Amino acid sequence: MLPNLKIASGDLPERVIVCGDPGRSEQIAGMLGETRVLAKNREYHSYAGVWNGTAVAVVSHGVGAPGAAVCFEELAMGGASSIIRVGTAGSYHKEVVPGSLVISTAAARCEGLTHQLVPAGFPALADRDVVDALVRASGLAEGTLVKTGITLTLDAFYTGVVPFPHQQYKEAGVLAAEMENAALFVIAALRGMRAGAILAVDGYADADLREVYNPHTDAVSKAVELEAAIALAAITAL
Ligand SMILES: O=P(O)(O)O[C@H]1O[C@H](CO)[C@@H](O)[C@H]1O
Ligand SMILES: O=c1cc[nH]c(=O)[nH]1
Repeated sequence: MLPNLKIASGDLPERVIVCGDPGRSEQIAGMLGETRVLAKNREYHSYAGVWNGTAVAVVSHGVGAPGAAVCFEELAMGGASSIIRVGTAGSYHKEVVPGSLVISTAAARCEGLTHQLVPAGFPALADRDVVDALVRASGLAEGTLVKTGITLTLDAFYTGVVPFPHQQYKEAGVLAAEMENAALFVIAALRGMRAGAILAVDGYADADLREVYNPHTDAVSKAVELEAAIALAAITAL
């Protein structure tokens, strides 16, 4: 049995959708056929089911790279070969409005976890086949803005007294910020898995999140439903 996920050996489909929120893993699992609970332990709520004839798992990883890394490592131990993260993110660009989708090609490693795994120069890259599959499946998103490019992974969500590096990365063309992609891409590279991520924009990363953060809007709910459908189409097309 996987010690933190508590999934029994041999029970994990090779294709896995991951997301931060256990409520979202239940929601996505509800889109599958033949859905069953694999396990629920800590923030890790895991389901299996079938999408268009292909077995898929949906697993929540919680907030932040360290806890998510435990999940990604144990998915590798359990035999996962492909992982797509279905997340939310804050946009860096006015025109990438809340409700838009971002497909991540790579993650800037502005977190601590991956620095304890690989040297600073090691890139955190999404798998090109996964990116291509997500871009193809994003044809489902008629009428919704879908951008493809680099995202940034941070540890902190709310600011302290040290400024976040948002401005530099924004000027360098990074699209959006979130908290787990770098861990996913590095661990996938180390463990021979293919990984990618699609993110629903829920606001602006460089705003004062204490004042304005609200992911509970219709625009975000619709974008999350859409990105889940895109991720399921992409992971079963690989
Ligand atoms: O919506 P999820 O997948 O949790 O992603 C984003 O939302 C959380 C912060 O609210 C962080 O986990 C961040 O990466
Ligand atoms: O990390 C995150 C996730 C969602 N929105 C943000 O602004 N930041």
